[in-house]
Amino acid sequence: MISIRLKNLSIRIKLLLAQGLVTVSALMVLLAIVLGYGYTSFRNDLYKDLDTQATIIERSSSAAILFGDKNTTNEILSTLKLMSSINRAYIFHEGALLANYEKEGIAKPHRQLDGKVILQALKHQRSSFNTHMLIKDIVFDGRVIGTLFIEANLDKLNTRLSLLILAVAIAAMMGLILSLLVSIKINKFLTQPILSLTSLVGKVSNTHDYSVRSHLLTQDEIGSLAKGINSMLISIEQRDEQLETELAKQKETEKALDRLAYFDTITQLPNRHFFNQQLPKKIAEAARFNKICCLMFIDLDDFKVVNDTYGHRIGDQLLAEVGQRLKNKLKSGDEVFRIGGDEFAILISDNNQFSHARELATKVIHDCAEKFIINNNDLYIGISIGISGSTQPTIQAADLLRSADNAMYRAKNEGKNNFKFFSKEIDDESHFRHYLENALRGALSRNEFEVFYQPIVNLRTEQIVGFEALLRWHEPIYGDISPAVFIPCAERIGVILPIGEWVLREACLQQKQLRDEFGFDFIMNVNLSGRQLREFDVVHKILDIVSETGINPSSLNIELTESVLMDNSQSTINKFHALRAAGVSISIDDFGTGYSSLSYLKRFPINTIKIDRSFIMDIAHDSEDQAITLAIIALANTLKLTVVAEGVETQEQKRILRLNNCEKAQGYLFSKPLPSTALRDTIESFLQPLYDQTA
Ligand SMILES: Nc1nc2c(ncn2[C@@H]2O[C@@H]3COP(=O)(O)O[C@H]4[C@@H](O)[C@H](n5cnc6c(=O)[nH]c(N)nc65)O[C@@H]4COP(=O)(O)O[C@H]3[C@H]2O)c(=O)[nH]1
Repeated sequence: MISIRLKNLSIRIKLLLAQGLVTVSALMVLLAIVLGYGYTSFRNDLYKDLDTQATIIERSSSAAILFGDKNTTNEILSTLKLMSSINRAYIFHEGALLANYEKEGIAKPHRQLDGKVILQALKHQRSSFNTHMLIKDIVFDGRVIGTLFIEANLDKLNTRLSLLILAVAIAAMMGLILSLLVSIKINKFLTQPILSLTSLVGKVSNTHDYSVRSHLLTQDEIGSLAKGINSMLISIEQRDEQLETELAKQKETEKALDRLAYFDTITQLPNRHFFNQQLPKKIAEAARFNKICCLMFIDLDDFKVVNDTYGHRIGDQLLAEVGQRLKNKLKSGDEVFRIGGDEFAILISDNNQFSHARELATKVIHDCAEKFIINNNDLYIGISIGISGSTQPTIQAADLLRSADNAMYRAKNEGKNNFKFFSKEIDDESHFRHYLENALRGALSRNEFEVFYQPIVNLRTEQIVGFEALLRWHEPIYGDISPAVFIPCAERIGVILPIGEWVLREACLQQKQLRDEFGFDFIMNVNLSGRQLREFDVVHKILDIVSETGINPSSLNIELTESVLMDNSQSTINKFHALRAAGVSISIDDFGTGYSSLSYLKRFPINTIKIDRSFIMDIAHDSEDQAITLAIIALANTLKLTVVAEGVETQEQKRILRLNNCEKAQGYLFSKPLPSTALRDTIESFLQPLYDQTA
């Protein structure tokens, strides 16, 4: 307990106690030595005086003793009264008390007692604290003639000793006080640096301020300790700075990662990940305030064309600019996200029957229709928007998104660059689309497809020179569905690959059959979708079917739309060359409707241009359509390409085309697409005039 208390005392008190203890111990030893010495020296003086006195009495009394002279010996003894320290003295001669001296106030021995008895009793008396006994034989001429007994008191010795103790005690007290004062000074001097270091360390631990330093510059151990603490503080400060820098770096990295995780690097807009988190929150928030949570799904129209024509870098810049234009039109509380390649979404809270959504959609469509200037290129882009909304907290984010997506799909189908609100009709349409997608997956195995063939006629001879294979789907519930509806659907879900392969095989088999029947190599035109063309082994597949069915490769013509040619990658060009090298010819379908770039006519090894029906339709009444058609025919003739006019329905259209050197035509004027069973008769009917002429 005490040791714990001692341990907890301050170093200054501990030092003071230690020094006090040492001082007191030293003083005690000194006191003991001084007192011991004083006592011994005082006693020796007393004993010496007593011995001298005894010797004087011995010498002066020996004659009187020999003669038994009591009076003289008593007189001699009575001289002792001058010495206050002698209590009594006795001289014995031959066993009898001869003379005696007692100081006043001291008890006298019994006179009647025998001298021998008294002597014996005196001999047995011991010196005490207050008295000292001296017994001395009185010798004369070498013979003991008597005995001298002196009893002295030690009063004088005790008085001197007391005085000495007092003096030494005072000196010791003064020494102690002096030593205390000096100790305090020394302690202060010694402990001050330690205390200042302690307070420094305390300050650092309380404030965590590692910039403070000790200014102790002594060369002793405390100076070394101060230096050690200073260098420790410097290390901590440096480590702190390092840690702070690392922490700042780490925060920066976290921020950057956060940005990467939640923001799109191209547009700097929040990305799909962020959108997926925000949408459910916005739904709940809108429901809480009885507002409509409104979602706009935005898709750029034909963005792929920009990418393919100008490259991805310009495509990316266009996306960034579109993102900026969308952002500029937002009201506070609206948020725009880039949720896919060319897809954006805007989340808005609309409490007024979608009025804000309608206004915003109109504005952004108008704004994005303005020219974009990117790297000195003038670019134009349309946007199609689907809008969905709900006040229900229970609506699933995925459902709201799907609805907006379906509305956008509808906006695209209705001519692009506009917006559509999700509706019951769109919902039905999307259900129908999903139904079709599911039904399409099994249609081939259920034999629901049939290939129809539309004759292609030589306008000069008016004879069938070929056919275009056109797919028909006899869907059990909805009946015949237009390829314009189900082909894009089949492309989207990927089943176009087996279906396209099947059509090609059917068409080739049909070609072979007609050749065998009529001894004429009709050209069989087969449509190939962009999705099929992107397959790396498409050329092998086509040529395999050609050799497998045994047709002449030159009787096969692959029809591709202009948009397919936008992918002018080397691998696509190589595929074209491989087909041409094998003897297969290639047509550009719907020429004039896509992004006609005449440069691809030079780049791709094309044989035939098919003028789109939309130009032929009004060729007889619309001078512009006629001018375009005639220009295409002239161009094809100059480039030594075969030209086929599509959708010829009237004699007048036929006349104009023939007059302007259009080589071939196809259309209802000649024949609708026919099932294979009707081909024989149709061919025969075209041949009939020839038979008639030769008949
Ligand atoms: N109003 C009118 N229409 C005429 C006339 N002459 C022909 N047509 C129609 O025009 C379309 C011509 O085919 P397309 O431009 O290649 O356009 C085709 C083609 O792009 C695509 N398609 C059809 N079969 C296949 C196929 O097997 N594979 C691929 N990838 N696409 C196909 O579906 C499109 C539509 O095919 P269909 O509905 O069969 O429609 C056919 C045909 O029935 C006419 O005088 N007047």
